[in-house]
Amino acid sequence: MEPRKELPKRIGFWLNEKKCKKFNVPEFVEECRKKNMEVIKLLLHEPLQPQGPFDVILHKITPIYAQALDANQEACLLASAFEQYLLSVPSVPVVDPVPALHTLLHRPATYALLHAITAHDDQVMTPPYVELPDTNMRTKKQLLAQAGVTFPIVCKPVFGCGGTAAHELAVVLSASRLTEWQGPCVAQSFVQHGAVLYKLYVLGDAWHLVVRPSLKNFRATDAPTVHFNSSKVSKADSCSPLTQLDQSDRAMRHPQPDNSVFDRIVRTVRESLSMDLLGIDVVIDSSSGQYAIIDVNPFPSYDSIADLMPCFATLLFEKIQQRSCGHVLSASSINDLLPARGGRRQDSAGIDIPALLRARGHLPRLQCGEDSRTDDSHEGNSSPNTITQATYNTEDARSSAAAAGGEENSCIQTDSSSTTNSKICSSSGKKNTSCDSNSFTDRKSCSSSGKKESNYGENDATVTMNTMNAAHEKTLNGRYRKELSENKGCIENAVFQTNGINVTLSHDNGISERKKTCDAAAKNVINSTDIKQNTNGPANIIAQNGIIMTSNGKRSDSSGIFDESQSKNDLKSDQNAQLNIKCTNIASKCCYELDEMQNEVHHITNNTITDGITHSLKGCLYSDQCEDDCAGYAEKHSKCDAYCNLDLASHTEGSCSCSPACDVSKTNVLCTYSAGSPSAAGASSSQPYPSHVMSSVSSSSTLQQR
Ligand SMILES: Nc1ncnc2c1ncn2[C@@H]1O[C@H](COP(=O)(O)OP(=O)(O)OP(=O)(O)O)[C@@H](O)[C@H]1O
Ligand SMILES: O=P(O)(O)O[C@H]1[C@H](OP(=O)(O)O)[C@@H](OP(=O)(O)O)[C@@H](O)[C@@H](O)[C@@H]1OP(=O)(O)O
Repeated sequence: MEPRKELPKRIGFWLNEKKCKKFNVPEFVEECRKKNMEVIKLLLHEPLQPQGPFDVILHKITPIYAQALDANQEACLLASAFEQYLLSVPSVPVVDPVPALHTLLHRPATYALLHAITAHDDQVMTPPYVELPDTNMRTKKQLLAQAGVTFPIVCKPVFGCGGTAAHELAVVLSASRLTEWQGPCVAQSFVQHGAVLYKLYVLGDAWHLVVRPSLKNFRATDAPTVHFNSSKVSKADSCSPLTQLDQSDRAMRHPQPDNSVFDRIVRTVRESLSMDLLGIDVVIDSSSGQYAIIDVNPFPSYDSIADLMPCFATLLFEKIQQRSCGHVLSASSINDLLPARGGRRQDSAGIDIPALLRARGHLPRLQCGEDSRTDDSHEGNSSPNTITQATYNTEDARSSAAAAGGEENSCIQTDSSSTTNSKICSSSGKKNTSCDSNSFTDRKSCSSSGKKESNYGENDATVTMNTMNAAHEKTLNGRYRKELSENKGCIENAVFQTNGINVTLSHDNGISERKKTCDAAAKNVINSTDIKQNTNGPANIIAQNGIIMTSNGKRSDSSGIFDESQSKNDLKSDQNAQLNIKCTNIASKCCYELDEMQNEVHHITNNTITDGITHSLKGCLYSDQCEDDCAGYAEKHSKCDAYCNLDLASHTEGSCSCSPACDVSKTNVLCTYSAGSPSAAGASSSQPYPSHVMSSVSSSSTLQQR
């Protein structure tokens, strides 16, 4: 007797008509058939239960979600019915789970997640962003400043999947042009990236790299807002003028892409979302070399990927084999995003993004001693700590603290899924406190003015104040676990912000008595005794508004000026620090500028760039001195305008981005511009992206098997 042939496995499948056409369904069905799998198109308008059972479900439901968010009642019902059905078949793998799609639909949630998961990675980030509701210009400007978002900005609809409207974007080049964007949006700092977009197409454990054209380098000017549809600029065949680099930018060297970083990005994003089908859009900051994740899409086009259908069939086959895993069950529903009273959903009002990210399982609570960073440098270190509490306050600039009573040592739960949050985690103290944004105070009282001092006891843990800027959290999260593992029970960090500018202070060495002083009136003056004992530890302080401290207790004067010899010592003693303080010296004066992305202040001594890196500085430490230097500098080196780009009128908003690098070594990258030979090299205007990038990526599509 012939062995009975196993019944085909059943794939429940739903894509809208448009996606079906692009996806090449017949080929997909054929590849599945070869693996004894049958593809059954789900009829969303009919009860789903009788259409089953299924062994796996493959779908892209996001267009229905987009319609539901647009107040389409039928779509709301279809989406809910689909979700209910998935909940009723928890053992069936779903590609991809809907909680992750809820996050990717919603740009603020996506960026909050990206921010949280890249916080420990110095090479990878998501650009500073903030959601701007439909409100007055003053509030918008304040929100941008608080979040550290700098012009130019890219304005993106808050909900980012589905219809054409979700892909209507704009580059707003200056605050005065903000009126040219209508309605709510997510505003994200524009990253200059040489018009090269790296698309990472993730398909299960494999990913593909595709290089695409992207927006050219925009700089802050008063020029009109540039409106564009994202689907027109970054396709393989796009030939938009917006992606043609200006003549002066063509000679600029673009950092070479590193596959290991892409691999890390894929792994991190995929794991946090528990998804198999992803498009991750990455640009490389031309100045800092950082990899900026600017967008994540569910079930992307996979354009130009060879052998796509066999890969899909294999993925689904494997999902069925691993069926015991089932899909991610979570209470997450599209209804969490729909307005309670019906109508269209255009902004995040009333949505608790951190809570939703946690509920969806994207931000699991960190366990004590566990190191969630992508590097393993502290693996195995554990801390006998217990998690205390992180408190979010997205509404105002106040922080609250939660102190877990009792334990000697504690583990800090930092949960950085919001750009506008405040949190204090205090482990073993017995007091709670709440603090104002403008002062760093003791545990007993907080005030926005006046000087407060406090002795911090041995058991103090981490204090994070008013971390309203992505950069703050990056600073903290990048270190706190290391500190936990190295610290015998005493960790102190303070991160706080005044006037949209960061101050970060951390302690690492378990010293029992420390003083911290913050005088709000004097704008974040931090007493050197605060950190005098940190000479050997990875403790750093970055202060702005006139005062800079280094980890060995040296401080600048109130204009942000270090004595020359002192600053050199400071640099030396900071060599072991995870964040280095560097000082910029122009013509024996100092101008300190903060690259908010990197939390680095760069040091140029005697007109030589000491760290060998040139950066597009995103923020500026303001002191009159600094401003004078910048102004004088711009005058003398008018060819450097592109980089000096001074906007003295609005300097208090942190928009000055004078780059002293223009002046110095004529051989460095930035000096390409000041050398007056902008056309020396670069791609021809017909090339979608610079030739150096093409040569670094041997083909437009590279399969990486993890
Ligand atoms: N922060 C940024 N800095 C520089 N360029 C950006 C930034 N954000 C977006 N862009 C440019 O705008 C394009 C579209 O942005 P984004 O991917 O966020 O839009 P989208 O509508 O979500 O796109 P998709 O069609 O991939 O879903 C990018 O491909 C890139 O060229
Ligand atoms: O249709 P296209 O080829 O443009 O594919 C785009 C896809 O549309 P589709 O769902 O109809 O495939 C988009 O989905 P929604 O955000 O609109 O849901 C999004 O994933 C884009 O990033 C894709 O473009 P890619 O960047 O991968 O080229």
